[in-house]
Order: sequence, then C-alpha cells, then structure tokens
Amino acid sequence: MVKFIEGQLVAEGLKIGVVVARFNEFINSKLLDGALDGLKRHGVKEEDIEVAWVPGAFEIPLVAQKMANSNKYQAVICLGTVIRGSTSHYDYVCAEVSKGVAHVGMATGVPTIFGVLTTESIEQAIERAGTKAGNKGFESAVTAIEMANLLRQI
Ligand SMILES: Nc1c(NC[C@H](O)[C@H](O)[C@H](O)CO)[nH]c(=O)[nH]c1=O
Ligand SMILES: CC(=O)[C@@H](O)COP(=O)(O)O
Repeated sequence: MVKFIEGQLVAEGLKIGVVVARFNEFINSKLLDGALDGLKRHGVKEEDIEVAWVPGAFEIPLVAQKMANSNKYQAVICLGTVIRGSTSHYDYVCAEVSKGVAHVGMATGVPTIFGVLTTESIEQAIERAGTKAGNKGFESAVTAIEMANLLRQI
C-alpha cells in the first residue's frame, strides 16, 4: 500500500514570517495584500503573522534567513518585484534573490517561499499582483501553508 503524504490547506496555529521589498512598493503592497488575505482566509491569526520590510529584493535572503533561524515561524514568505531595466542589473538581482531564497529553505529546513516577480515590464508585474494573472502573494501564502503542513508529516 503506497502511503501518500500531502500538506493540507489548514492553517490554524501556524506562525508565518513575511519579507517584502520596498523597491517597486506599488506592486509589492498588492502582493502583500494577497499574501495576508491568503493566510487569514486559511485560518492564520493576524497576531501570528510578522512582516519585515527590506530595501530591495537583493536584501530579502538575509532577513528571510534570520527569520527562518529564529524558530518562530513554520514558513517564511518572500515577496518582491524585479523589473528588467536597460542594464544587466536585473540579472544580478534575480540571480541573488532566487539563489538566496532557495538556500535559506535548504539550510534552515523552514519552507521559504519564492513570491518574487521577475518580469520584462511593469505591465507583466501588475498582471501578477492582483489583476488578470492572479496574485503571486496569495499563491505564496497557499504554498507556505501546504509546505508547513507537509514538513510536519515527514
Ligand atoms: N532594480 C530592482 C532592485 N534593485 C535594488 C536591489 O534589490 C538592492 O536593494 C540594491 O542593489 C542595494 O543592495 N530591487 C528590486 O526589488 N527590484 C528591482 O527591480
Ligand atoms: C531591475 C533593475 O534592477 C532595474 O530597476 C535597474 O534598471 P537599469 O538596468 O535600467 O539600471
């Protein structure tokens, strides 16, 4: 008999850390709204959510790591938006934030969710922050809950 293990989308009692970048705050505030909505609608209490603002996406991994190492949270959600400009800066920021967030999850064992938009245009970012392509923040909240519950069972 195969035993399947799945994380349920039930979040009562979970404590969640959120790291959100101020750079492109216009978009990121919508991602944060989506994440908070997703957490609360699945049962996370407001007092069990802590949000840390950082300057830009590049700074997300360090603060996510500190949160994950604190043993206060069952998951850490990382939110930001990197929009391609006219130089190679975009590639450096994207590489570091994606590698850094993945590293935090692997190094700490705390699910660390990549809710960072990496887009070619501001329009693509707006589409993914609560308009026609959903809200990456909400999706990240659901992923955090599923992963926190999955890891408890393994
Ligand atoms: N261009 C974007 C940045 N750049 C700023 C960096 O993230 C960082 O704060 C700075 O280099 C200081 O270390 N950040 C974003 O979040 N999004 C961008 O599009
Ligand atoms: C994604 C970015 O880093 C961006 O804001 C930087 O733009 P640029 O490459 O035009 O300096």
